[in-house]
Amino acid sequence: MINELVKKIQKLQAPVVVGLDPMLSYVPEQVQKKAFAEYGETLEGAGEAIWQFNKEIVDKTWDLIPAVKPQIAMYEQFGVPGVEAFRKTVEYCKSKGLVVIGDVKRGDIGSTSAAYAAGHLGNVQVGNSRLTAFGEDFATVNPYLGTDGIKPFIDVCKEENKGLFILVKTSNPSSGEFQDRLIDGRPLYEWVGEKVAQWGETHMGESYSYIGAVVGATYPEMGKVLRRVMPKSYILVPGYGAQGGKAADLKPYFNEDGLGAIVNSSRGIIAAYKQEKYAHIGAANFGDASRAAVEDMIADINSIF
Ligand SMILES: O=C(O)c1cc(=O)[nH]c(=O)n1[C@@H]1O[C@H](COP(=O)(O)O)[C@@H](O)[C@H]1O
Repeated sequence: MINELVKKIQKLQAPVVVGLDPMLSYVPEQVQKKAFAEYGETLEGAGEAIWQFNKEIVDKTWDLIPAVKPQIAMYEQFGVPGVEAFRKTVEYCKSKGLVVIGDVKRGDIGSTSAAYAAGHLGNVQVGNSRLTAFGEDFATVNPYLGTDGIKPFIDVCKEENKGLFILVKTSNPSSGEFQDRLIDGRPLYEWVGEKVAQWGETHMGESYSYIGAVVGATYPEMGKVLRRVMPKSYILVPGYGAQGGKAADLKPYFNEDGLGAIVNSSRGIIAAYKQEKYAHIGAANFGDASRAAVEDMIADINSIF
């Protein structure tokens, strides 16, 4: 999948990911009303509303972008109907040829990680049948439990040609509380980055590893160092847009070949119709506003090269 992702980024000249983080408050009233008319103001109604919202955004943007990143918490908050909306979103995006990064941030003891990996990236055996539960192409993973918590994910990735983005330096304000702690004179995120590079060597694609990293757009100085620490790992860069990350700061996340990073925007794209810049497009045409925001984001990121 990493080879396909790199090829799509090159073909579209678009190192971007659209984050599908559908809070109900972003779903325009007409979409909510229709879903509630059918299912009531219930968890089913919420699940239907976020699914229809996603579908419209994907229909309006899929030809511009290589990948999407549905964030599972935004679905899980609506219980089983929300998780069903997540599953349908993954399936629909794949049918459109999009690479799907399941932002699930999993990681546990080995046997439990193996189950997470089977559900999100692999298959499960039920009697004589081999079934796919969610079937994303990549998953985000938390490395806090160490190698035996990560290895089951890598094993499934090897079997299925899937990949990971492992949290190395996150974009949030408190990320330094633990991640920047010095250990033998070097920050923890560097130790983790080094480990990601080592894990990555065990599952290489053509030019990049299947094992990538997450490094927030809000810490460009650290991004620069981490780029060197993990030269063969793709970096998923969240924090652009709504969290304040700017394109001008993102060059160090890329390699000399102009590859190696993919920048995510969630709220900046899916709730574009609420921004002053795109307000003229209107809530009735929220998908068009998202498309305009994707076009602007691609131009903005490409302006750094
Ligand atoms: O793994 C992630 O995607 C992630 C890591 C990180 O360090 N920071 C971060 O914001 N994210 C996710 O990236 C998305 C950012 O959303 P926006 O700020 O709306 O663009 C959310 O889905 C976050 O969960």
